[in-house]
Amino acid sequence: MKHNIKEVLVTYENIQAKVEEMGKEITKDYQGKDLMLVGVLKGAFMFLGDLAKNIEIPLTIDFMAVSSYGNSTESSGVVRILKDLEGGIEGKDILLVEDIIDTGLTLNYLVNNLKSRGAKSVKICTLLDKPERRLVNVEIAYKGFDIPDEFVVGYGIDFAEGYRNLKDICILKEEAYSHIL
Ligand SMILES: O=P(O)(O)OC[C@H]1O[C@H](OP(=O)(O)OP(=O)(O)O)[C@H](O)[C@@H]1O
Ligand code: HPA
Ligand SMILES: [Mg+2]
Repeated sequence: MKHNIKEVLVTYENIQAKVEEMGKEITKDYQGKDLMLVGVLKGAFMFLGDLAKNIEIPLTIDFMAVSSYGNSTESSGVVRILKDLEGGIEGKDILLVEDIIDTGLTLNYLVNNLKSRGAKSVKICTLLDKPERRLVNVEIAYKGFDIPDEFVVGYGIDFAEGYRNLKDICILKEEAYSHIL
């Protein structure tokens, strides 16, 4: 697995330090609110786990699974809901937790979808942002790191379902995916 990695972009230690900072900010901003973290599966599972541990107010957690990438490195632009929330979200303060924003298509769809269900507020928390690739504008309330336009894997993020278990966020060698481009 490691031989397909070009370089480590963000180390596990740097991720943890940033996640702690983000947790503190969210703790401060959501005092007295009805906070619900909505993790976007599968990529956000690891980030959500670490983030939740750093938020020191009562909250609930649910997940949605959507897919726009399939097994490709390019977004198809069509967002499909594969798993929906378990219950209603009327009056709740939703924080959408994402691993990475690339074109913005996934989160643009999800924000509009959750607002239309009567949430009191819907904000975005993302660990990574690739601003060069944006196709639709999305407002990000909490951001970990801006990253260059490179295909990354690790810390929950996959290529063709692999590499999610890497502790660091790494850049994949082009040879690892060029055969399917
Ligand atoms: O801003 P966008 O261009 O829409 O890309 C970002 C989305 O793409 C990835 O998910 P993917 O569809 O690969 O599913 P996964 O989380 O299961 O890997 C990633 O986890 C984000 O959800
Ligand atoms: O860089 C990425 N890596 C993995 N999945 C992704 N989905 C959007 N961008 C990426
Ligand atoms: Mg993926």
